[in-house]
Amino acid sequence: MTVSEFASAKINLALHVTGQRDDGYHLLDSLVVFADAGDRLQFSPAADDGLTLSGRFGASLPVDAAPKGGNLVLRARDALRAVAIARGKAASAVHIHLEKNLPVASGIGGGSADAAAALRGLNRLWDLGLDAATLCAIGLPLGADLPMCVESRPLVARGIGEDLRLLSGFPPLHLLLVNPLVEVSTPVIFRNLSSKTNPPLVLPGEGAGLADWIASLVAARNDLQPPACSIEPKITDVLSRLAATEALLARMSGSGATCFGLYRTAAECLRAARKLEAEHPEWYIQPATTGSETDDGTN
Ligand SMILES: C[C@](O)(CO)[C@H](O)COP(=O)(O)OP(=O)(O)OC[C@H]1O[C@@H](n2ccc(N)nc2=O)[C@H](O)[C@@H]1O
Ligand SMILES: Nc1ncnc2c1ncn2[C@@H]1O[C@H](COP(=O)(O)OP(=O)(O)OP(=O)(O)O)[C@@H](O)[C@H]1O
Repeated sequence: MTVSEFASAKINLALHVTGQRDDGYHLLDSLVVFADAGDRLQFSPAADDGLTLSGRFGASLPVDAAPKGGNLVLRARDALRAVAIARGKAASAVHIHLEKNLPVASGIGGGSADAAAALRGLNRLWDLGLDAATLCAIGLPLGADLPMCVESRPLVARGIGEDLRLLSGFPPLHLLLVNPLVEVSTPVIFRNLSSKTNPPLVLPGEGAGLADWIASLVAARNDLQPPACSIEPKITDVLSRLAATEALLARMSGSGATCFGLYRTAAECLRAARKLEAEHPEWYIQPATTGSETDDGTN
């Protein structure tokens, strides 16, 4: 039996940094959605463990499970296997194939999404029956974005990213993802914040429609955007090119460098993609639609 999982790109539509813990991690208030653009993983029983890579960004990734710098997919496999064995379950050898379509270290959680997909996929392959909350707890030590990527549907993330509130009825969105193919270091961006105690998000209440969500998004921010733009001027260039399209909003996701434009229609989003592709054919330029709360993050 081969199990497949889709690792959706994570997009922080807004990200406010509201404080800092004693261990240095920052407290966030972030509205997060997941796109139909992402990586694909396959898990097949095998004589020995293994990982193979393909896709536009596959060649740049490690294939070992070292605690620092190793592939997050293998670190997730090992973390889940330890839990399985502790519960008396077999967690037999598995070959994993990762089709890496998302740019690396790019603010759209590629590594976290892959690791979360590994937790979901191996939970199925090994027939462990663990619920999402348990998978989130296993994933958190691998990265603050892991729990939200396990859920992979519209949500608000607080704490350091582990305190999740799922949003029912969140409207699907047309987004254009644009990355100028520069890697940005998440800790460096956090270190360069000018303020660590910013006001929280103001979100519309129950039953809000698309117009209400867009109004509150326009009024919100990504607090990591100013330090990221100072460190990597190409992000400012991407944002001004997106703002020159029909976008209702142009903003950076996570710690960058991927930015997104938000459009009324798929046609407007595609027009913007064609325009930016003509200007910068070498960039990562990906039209995407975000799912609703009923999607299960797999396909
Ligand atoms: C920027 C976001 O992508 C927003 O969703 C996340 O907060 C980052 O999540 P991530 O990449 O999974 O982050 P981790 O791998 O856990 O942390 C990398 C580094 O980022 C900083 N970090 C991360 C998350 C957080 N809430 N506060 C932090 O200060 C810490 O210096 C940490 O050592
Ligand atoms: N499967 C993987 N995919 C992507 N990056 C990986 C993977 N495994 C390990 N890494 C490493 O993890 C680091 C962060 O990658 P990732 O793509 O998750 O960052 P990001 O997009 O900035 O995420 P975030 O939005 O969580 O900040 C990179 O330095 C990369 O080498």
